[in-house]
Amino acid sequence: MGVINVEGLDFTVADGKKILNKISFKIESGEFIALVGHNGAGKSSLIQHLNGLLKPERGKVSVTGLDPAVTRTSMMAKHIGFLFQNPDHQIFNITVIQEIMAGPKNSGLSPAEAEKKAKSVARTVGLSDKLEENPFALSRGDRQRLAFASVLAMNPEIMILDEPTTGLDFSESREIMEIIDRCNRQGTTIIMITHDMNMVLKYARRVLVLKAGSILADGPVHSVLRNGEILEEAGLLSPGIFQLAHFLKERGLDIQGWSVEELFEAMRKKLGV
Ligand SMILES: Nc1ncnc2c1ncn2[C@@H]1O[C@H](COP(=O)(O)OP(=O)(O)OP(=O)(O)O)[C@@H](O)[C@H]1O
Repeated sequence: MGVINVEGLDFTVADGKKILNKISFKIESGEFIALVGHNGAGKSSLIQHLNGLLKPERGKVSVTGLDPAVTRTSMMAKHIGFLFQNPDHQIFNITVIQEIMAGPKNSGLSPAEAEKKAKSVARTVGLSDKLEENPFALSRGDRQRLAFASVLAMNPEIMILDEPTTGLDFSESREIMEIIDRCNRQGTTIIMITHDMNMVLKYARRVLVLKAGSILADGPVHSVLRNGEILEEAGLLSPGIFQLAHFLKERGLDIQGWSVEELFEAMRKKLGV
């Protein structure tokens, strides 16, 4: 039994449109999964079934052995942390510190313990100097960090991140991704929705590709992203390294399995620089 099990999940909206169609997969504890697909493929609808925001019309969902459709939100929040696409949908308090403390306090920590936890998480995400600020006076990037800090403060076993680097610049994105990566190395299961195939390649180990509400591919990142046909069918761009590999292979140089550093070294030698 995985930490997340989804079996035969269907979801149809009021006008009869089928949004999810017989979705089944199992996720083991500690995996780092990228959930990818074209706009409207059903990614958000799928993850909303994992925290009980949506209830299965048909099929079964279990998360850490719990059925999200009938489990209290506060109980689910002890196991699973959500970062929504728009941080403003999950910010409710009037100062940064209160916002980060809210989850730990609700889960039973004393105010002093919750404050200590919040300060430590604020340091991790780089918000230590903004603890007394009003969240809505922060930049978009800082609001994203704040929403992420509130997730981190709960130490969830599973984190579901809907485009976690939206609105962040390159270095802010990298900082957040490094924190997510560290959490995963410490055992947190990660499911990350993203449109950025380079990010998938760099951080995830397994990728689920959704197309029009069905799973088009589910497998190790390298084998799925190397498959140009699947990516094309899903309306996704393969990361540059695979496009380059394809280009070079057609010209007689097979770089399959090489790291960027190995490729760089080979090019350096070839060019004599
Ligand atoms: N409650 C609803 N009523 C009607 N249509 C809906 C509802 N919820 C989702 N949809 C439609 O279902 C489809 C899938 O939406 P969903 O947000 O799950 O896709 P997505 O893959 O997350 O897209 P994006 O990458 O744009 O966030 C879309 O066409 C959306 O308009």
